[in-house]
Amino acid sequence: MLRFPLKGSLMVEMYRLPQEIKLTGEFPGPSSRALAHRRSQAVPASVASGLPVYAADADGGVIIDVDGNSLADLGAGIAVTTVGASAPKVVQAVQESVTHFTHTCFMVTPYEGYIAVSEKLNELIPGRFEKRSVLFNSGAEAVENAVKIARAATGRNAVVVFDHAYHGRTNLTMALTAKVAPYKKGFGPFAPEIYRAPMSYPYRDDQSMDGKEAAQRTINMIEKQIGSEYVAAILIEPIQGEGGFIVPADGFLPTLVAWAREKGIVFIADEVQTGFCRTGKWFASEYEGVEPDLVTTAKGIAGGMPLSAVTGRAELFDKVQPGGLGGTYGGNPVSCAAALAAIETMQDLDLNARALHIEKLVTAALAPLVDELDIVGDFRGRGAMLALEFVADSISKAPHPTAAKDIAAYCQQRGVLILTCGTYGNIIRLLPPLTISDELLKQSMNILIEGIRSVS
Ligand SMILES: Cc1ncc(COP(=O)(O)O)c(CNCCCC(=O)O)c1O
Repeated sequence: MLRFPLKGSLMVEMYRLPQEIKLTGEFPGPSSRALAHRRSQAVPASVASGLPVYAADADGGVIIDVDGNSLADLGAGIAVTTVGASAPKVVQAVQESVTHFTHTCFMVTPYEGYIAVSEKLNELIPGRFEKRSVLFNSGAEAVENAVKIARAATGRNAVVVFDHAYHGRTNLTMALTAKVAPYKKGFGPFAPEIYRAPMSYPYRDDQSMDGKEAAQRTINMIEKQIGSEYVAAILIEPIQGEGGFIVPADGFLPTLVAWAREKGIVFIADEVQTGFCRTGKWFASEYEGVEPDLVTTAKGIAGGMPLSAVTGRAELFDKVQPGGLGGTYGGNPVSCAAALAAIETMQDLDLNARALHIEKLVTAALAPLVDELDIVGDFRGRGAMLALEFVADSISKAPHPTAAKDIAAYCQQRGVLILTCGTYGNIIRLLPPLTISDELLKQSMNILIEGIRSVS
């Protein structure tokens, strides 16, 4: 059994599976190919998958496919399995909970787990004010409901979102999302009263513009093209995920929050991808002391079980009529048990410190490439949410999506699962489970660097 450094360097036995890259032969192997054939007869191509292989097991930083290949997982199911895909406490909590009841519907017969998760969220999410939480199933559902709450609380309709934003695939969240393909193409018309404002994108902004000036640019657009008195909410990811791991310049978020408070606009932080230790703090809003009025969470919240939430000012929720929020499965009891266990695991293992350790290790490996290779335009991110932006050259900064795609394919063929993203598709992003071992992460970085050099 491999060991995992705990805080205070206490070593514990952490892994159920060998934390290794091992390719057993063809990739994809025969069992994956057989599944791919069955899939082609049962599932439409509109549901796409990154990997050509099928999962059989997963633990810590590895995924084992149906042909026995052991892959290093640098995607965590898109920032979900922060504690690993079969964290011991999560598995135990799910097994114990599900034997009592799978579902009663909290709107019919409530149960303690929903309250306990809400209490934990109200405690952990930044904000020196009385809070409430409502639980749902997906990130998009949480975002939809955060907008409902803001509109009900303010009596206003307009919602301001940002260039490069991603908020989901439902009708409203598609309207909130920036990138048209693959998320929005052919699915209109979209919800009205959604306005897109300029984002602080330090790598691509005028280098002389700081965060406060970028925020003023956004405020000017709101005041000139919408009118602050019509705006119910400003909705933003503290670090933009699908849009390209864009960390706004310091001062951008606090300046927007202060202005929104003055204008009675609800400030919503979408922490679906940045939450739960992913960036080295419980929530990325904390980096600049931002206390959002509402926060949406999902992904890492429950160790892989489907759960999402809206958490925020009690006074905003109190303006929504009784019965105005809900849904059949929202806050499923088994998912609530998983969430409490996942959060306990994050605390036990001090995964915020782990995320910062990962940031240090990966930065040492990848940051030098920006100066060394002309196609590596930028290295950025926080904690274990890190990215490389690829460009044709450092002068034009023309996006180079082919490089990102080819590098991800190079890594995949050598047993390392890596995700791309970005408005221009030219981003390699790193989202490893925070329980990945140093050894496996270093081995993965070496393969990634080989892949980058192979296209340079
Ligand atoms: C910030 C932020 N808000 C909201 C969402 C939506 O969360 P759901 O649980 O996928 O609905 C996301 C989901 N991001 C991954 C989407 C992957 C894909 O669908 O191709 C996010 O990152």
